[in-house]
Amino acid sequence: MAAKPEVVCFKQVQEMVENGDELPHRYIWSDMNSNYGPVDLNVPPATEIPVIDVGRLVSSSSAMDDELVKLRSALSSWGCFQAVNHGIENWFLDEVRQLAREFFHLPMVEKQKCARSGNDYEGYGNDIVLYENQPLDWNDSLYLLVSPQDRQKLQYWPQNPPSFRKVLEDYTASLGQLQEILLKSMARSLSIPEDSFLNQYGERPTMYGRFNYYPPCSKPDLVFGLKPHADGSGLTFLLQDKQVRGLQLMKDNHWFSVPIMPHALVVNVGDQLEIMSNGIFKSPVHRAVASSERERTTLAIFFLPDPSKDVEPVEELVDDERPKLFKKVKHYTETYFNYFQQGKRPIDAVRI
Ligand SMILES: O=C(O)CCC(=O)C(=O)O
Ligand SMILES: [Fe+2]
Repeated sequence: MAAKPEVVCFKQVQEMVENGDELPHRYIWSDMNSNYGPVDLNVPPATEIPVIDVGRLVSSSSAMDDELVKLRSALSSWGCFQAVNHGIENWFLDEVRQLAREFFHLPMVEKQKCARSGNDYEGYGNDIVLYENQPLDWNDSLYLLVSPQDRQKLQYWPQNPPSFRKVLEDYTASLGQLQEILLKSMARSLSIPEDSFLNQYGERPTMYGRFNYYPPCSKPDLVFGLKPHADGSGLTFLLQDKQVRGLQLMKDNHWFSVPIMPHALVVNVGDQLEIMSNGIFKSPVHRAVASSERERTTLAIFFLPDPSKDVEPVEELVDDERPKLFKKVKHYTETYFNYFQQGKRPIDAVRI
């Protein structure tokens, strides 16, 4: 099916809920749309998702070695962990959450000042419609490129709350430092030079933020808050809602719900790190479900290599026993969105 430009503009989900609209057909998920099974609100909790103590990763004791083993195992099984002792203060995480909530609670006309225009991916809105019959997700989002700073499109950045830009930039700067620690630790956990992954990010790596708002849904068993997908990033940091669960992750063909740890960050491997690690680290398929009663707000920060830079499996991770699994790629995410909206995995297109 060929991509076609967006022709229809859908109402924000939040607006439909406020108006008491019937659930539109376009949001109802049918099994035909997915290789990943139906909506299921009651999957078991992923109590085994590892919790990684970042402080131990930077200590120079035997605690570090233990934590590296745990990290490697987390990333090659779940592709995900909950990071604690990550250096970002609890009160600041709460401030970031508050910022997101405040934005989504502004009057619609105020939010529309940041509305996505045409086929631009950035800004406030809901799903870009690229395909006929593409089912829609039960969320509104605000998607922004945060760095490199000279590529920011400030016309999409909220003026309100007034602290928006500062808080988002401070938060992402802290995550940038955390990301560097983690990428080095991940390389060390595989006994390869610690810059092996970082080097592939190039001089001008990209970072995007996606604020997700999932309003309550009268029929949450018929919709996805966010359809099953894997991230096209290198690494993703998710700040979950403190009260309302919704994130589900697939492991060995079974779905699990990711527990809320209020001051932990959910870190997951994206496709580009799976490629760099020659498939040792897994980019997990995940999705979000809606709740019948409560709204849910999350913030995902995606770190990506410079799009014009080649990304490929690290040389030391390729040998006779483990041949190269992926082709060299660049501009990965430009192909990514199309696949996502068709429910396909872009990483399958770059497998050897
Ligand atoms: O909101 C969530 O729980 C998941 C968000 C997510 O997967 C994404 O924005 O890519
Ligand atoms: Fe995601």
